[in-house]
Amino acid sequence: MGTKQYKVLGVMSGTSLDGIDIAYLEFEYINNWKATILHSETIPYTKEWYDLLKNSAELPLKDIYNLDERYTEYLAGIIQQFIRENTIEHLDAVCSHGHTVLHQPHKGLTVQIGNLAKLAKLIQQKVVCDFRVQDVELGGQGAPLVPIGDRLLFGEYNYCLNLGGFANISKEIEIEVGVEIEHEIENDLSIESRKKSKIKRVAYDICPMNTVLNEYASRLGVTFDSGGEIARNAEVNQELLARLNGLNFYKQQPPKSLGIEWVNSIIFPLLNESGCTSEEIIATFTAHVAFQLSENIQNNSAKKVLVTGGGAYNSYLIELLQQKTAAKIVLPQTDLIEFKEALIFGFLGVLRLENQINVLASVTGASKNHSSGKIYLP
Ligand SMILES: Nc1ncnc2c1ncn2[C@@H]1O[C@H](COP(=O)(O)OP(=O)(O)OP(=O)(O)O)[C@@H](O)[C@H]1O
Ligand SMILES: CC(=O)N[C@H]1[C@@H]2OC[C@@H](O2)[C@@H](O)[C@@H]1O[C@H](C)C(=O)O
Repeated sequence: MGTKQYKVLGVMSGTSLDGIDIAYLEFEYINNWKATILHSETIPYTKEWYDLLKNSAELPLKDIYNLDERYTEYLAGIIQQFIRENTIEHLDAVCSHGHTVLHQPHKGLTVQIGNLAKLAKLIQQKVVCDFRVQDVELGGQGAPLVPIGDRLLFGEYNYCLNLGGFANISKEIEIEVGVEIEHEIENDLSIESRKKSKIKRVAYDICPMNTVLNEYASRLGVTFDSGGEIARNAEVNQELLARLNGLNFYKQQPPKSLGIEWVNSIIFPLLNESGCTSEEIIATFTAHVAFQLSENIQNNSAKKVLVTGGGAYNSYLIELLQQKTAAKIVLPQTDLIEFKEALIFGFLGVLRLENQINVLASVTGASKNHSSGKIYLP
């Protein structure tokens, strides 16, 4: 591949419904891909859109189609405003994730709204979108899609941690593969089985994080434990900590993922029945997260860990983690902490335009690696 340069918008709406993340991005390929965030902004959802999206999974299919039309128009307006306000003139494409309304890969279903062909017409730009559907058609989970970006853009890091509602990790591991080698020695054809290793990227949820911390913070009248100061100033309950760390999920091998259902049925009852104060629960759960993160990172000073997501601002958690591992914990600039996912969806779009692989079967479970996403012209 020769030198390439793209300027695109990466547009992402995550599960927390805090808003639409938009980033104006430059991607350059010389010998490797390199990404730069030129402008970025989160446009918060209005109360009306927050409520509509929060309840959208319950809607009958026909109402979801209706919502899709409206959301596509709404997204078009937001994108146009971002282009105008940042006086963006050069744009190769708008690469948009849309918002996940239904995700039932076991039934062959994943629905992201905001990805209709009319988005391209409304904003008069080339659009690349609908990145998850093809993966589900190929038998994959349609998620996570971010790891290809971790590999190609952040390959200098041995581990990428995203600390959002849940803490997840993406890393490369060496796996042993047996190979059969045929060789002929003096007409004696023998087959030898030798051990050979292969590098494979894996990505999985480590443990719940802000879904839990925010709940107990809210009982203390704040939205989150800013900087981890509540945890820093409260006692860890060792018995509760041991029970959390002893949960079965932590013994399972990846691929594995967590949902809010597990938090509601396992974590909250355990915490609520512990007899601890909210402050103690926050301190104990923060210690639990730090321990689980460290368990998934090699204790080796040559390793580098990139930490993004809002939990990267929990300085106390980061301190605890750094005490538990010799690996170098790296907090990037705030635009990367907050817009890494939007950046990577921009990158998925660029790879799609190049017809390059942008989904890894090793993480989604699809039958093969593939280049996913629909391209719509204005
Ligand atoms: N200064 C801070 N100190 C501690 N925690 C913070 C701080 N700022 C943000 N957070 C935490 O980060 C959360 C937001 O993070 P982020 O936007 O990555 O989450 P998310 O979008 O819900 O995650 P995802 O959809 O990736 O699971 C907040 O709800 C809060 O718990
Ligand atoms: C179906 C869907 O929208 N999944 C999201 C969601 O939000 C976090 C987690 O669940 C992750 O699997 C995924 O997004 C990230 C960005 C991904 O695909 O890598």
